[in-house]
Amino acid sequence: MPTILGQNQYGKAENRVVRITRDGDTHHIKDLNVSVALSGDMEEVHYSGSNANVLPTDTTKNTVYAFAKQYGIESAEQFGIHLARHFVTGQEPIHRARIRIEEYAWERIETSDGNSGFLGAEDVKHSFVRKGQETRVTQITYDGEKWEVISGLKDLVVMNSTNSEFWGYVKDTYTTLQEAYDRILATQVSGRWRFNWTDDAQKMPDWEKSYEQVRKHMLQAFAETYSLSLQQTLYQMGARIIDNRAEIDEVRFSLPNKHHFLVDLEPFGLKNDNEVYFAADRPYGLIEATILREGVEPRIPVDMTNL
Ligand SMILES: O=c1[nH]c(=O)c2[nH]c(=O)[nH]c2[nH]1
Repeated sequence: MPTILGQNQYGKAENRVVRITRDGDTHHIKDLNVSVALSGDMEEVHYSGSNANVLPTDTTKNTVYAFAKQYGIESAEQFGIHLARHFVTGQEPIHRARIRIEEYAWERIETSDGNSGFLGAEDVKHSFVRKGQETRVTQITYDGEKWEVISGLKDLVVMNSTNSEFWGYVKDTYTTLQEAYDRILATQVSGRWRFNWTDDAQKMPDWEKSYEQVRKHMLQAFAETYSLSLQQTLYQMGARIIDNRAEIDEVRFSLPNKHHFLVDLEPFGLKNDNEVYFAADRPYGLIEATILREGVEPRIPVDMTNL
């Protein structure tokens, strides 16, 4: 039975590009997931395997990163239009380009001096929280006498576009990691905190206010810590909560290190001056620890923060 080729398209999907624009020490982030699908005179590659009309998907990926450097990302629409035009006008066999973009929005973290980044506080110009992400969680246990309340959140994504270093670590035969003196620090916070309210005779905490304040202190510690490791930042986040919230005795965090790798743009004659990053989703470093008020026994289960 004769067969013919129907609709077809190809390209690189889900190019995770993060573009930092530095306006002095105020940083701006564009975080996109860009999928390229091209179609045109592609019969031969399917029928005979001739690649003569095929612009590699790898090239479409490189173009996304190179364009992010060369032209910046004003908006997802502008960026997509620019890419689509480039593929269709630049390659004769390509007649159609479909660029799909998801954009992840980031908001500036308000710091403890009450300023948001837009108001010019020194330390918040590079600290961001991803919009509308987190899930608030709680677990209540009661045995007829004692209460245990462990609350928390998951999927709160934060980023510092500077003030993070990682160096001075152990190096063995298999170590290839380059020391970093100015890197992006990003994580998706999963945290749990245990209240010291245990019986009905005690005054109950204001649960709503507590959540809001814990979240605030945690974010401020993230933004305000000059980080030498995610471990150090994690500890500061927990300590800030315990120091500021008398109703909480124990905090546990599970923090994936969401790696952002600088894209090598040298092959295209472009210098990447800490501007264009590949946001890797896996593997990731996973940093976990409990922070306790002194004298208190740990009770938050080790694996709870991974739920
Ligand atoms: O903050 C970090 N802590 C680590 O333990 C670690 N390990 C690694 O490869 N990168 C990082 N970053």
